[in-house]
Amino acid sequence: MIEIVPSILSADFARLGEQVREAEAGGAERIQIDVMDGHFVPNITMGPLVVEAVRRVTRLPLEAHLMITNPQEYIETFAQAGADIIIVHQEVCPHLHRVIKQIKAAGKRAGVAINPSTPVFMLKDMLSLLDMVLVMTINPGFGGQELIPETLPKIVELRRMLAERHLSCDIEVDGGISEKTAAQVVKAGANLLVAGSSVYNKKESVAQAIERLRRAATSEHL
Ligand SMILES: O=C(CO)[C@@H](O)[C@H](O)COP(=O)(O)O
Repeated sequence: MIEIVPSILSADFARLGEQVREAEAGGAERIQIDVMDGHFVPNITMGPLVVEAVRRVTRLPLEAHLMITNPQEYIETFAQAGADIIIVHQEVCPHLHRVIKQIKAAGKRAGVAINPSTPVFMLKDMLSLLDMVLVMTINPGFGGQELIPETLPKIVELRRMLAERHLSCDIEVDGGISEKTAAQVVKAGANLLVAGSSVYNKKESVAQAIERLRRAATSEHL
């Protein structure tokens, strides 16, 4: 099942609640909240207070994508704020196994993200513990970038590794996902598509944008 996951990074923050409700009404399956600290990535965005606020306006599962150093210090905070899925970056977790266990102990689903330059095999021994691997298809930090084509074989490789071991872990992609690239990432093996600027694009309603993206994503699979 392909799921569309709007990233609120590109939403109009002055009417955030409304924009989240529009995504839910438009058929989005989850919402992603991009947490950036200005250290791991060169941008500063949202924190647990935003997760808490979004939690109040939607029943959709919330993903907290932690693009921060020392994520282990904030797992419980984001869990309490209402995140259902907590995603940490492999690059900042020397004790990744411990962090995954921490997320599970908080009663949440665990995801690990890898940057475009991080090989998939870094997660090989953790795959059976994960609910999701997020393959970043851009360098994290900003919305509106173009998908990096070198990331596509990583999705293929990850899908193969999961299939070989009969693991049901989701493969999410994030960055540059649009009508043009959606079918490519699905064909490579992704099943969760994060989209920011192509969903909150101001040229059409959020529902229309989600529908268009879903059609593009599933077109080769009809
Ligand atoms: O995590 C990030 C950025 O680091 C993303 O979630 C972006 O928000 C995706 O934006 P688009 O590429 O879809 O505009």
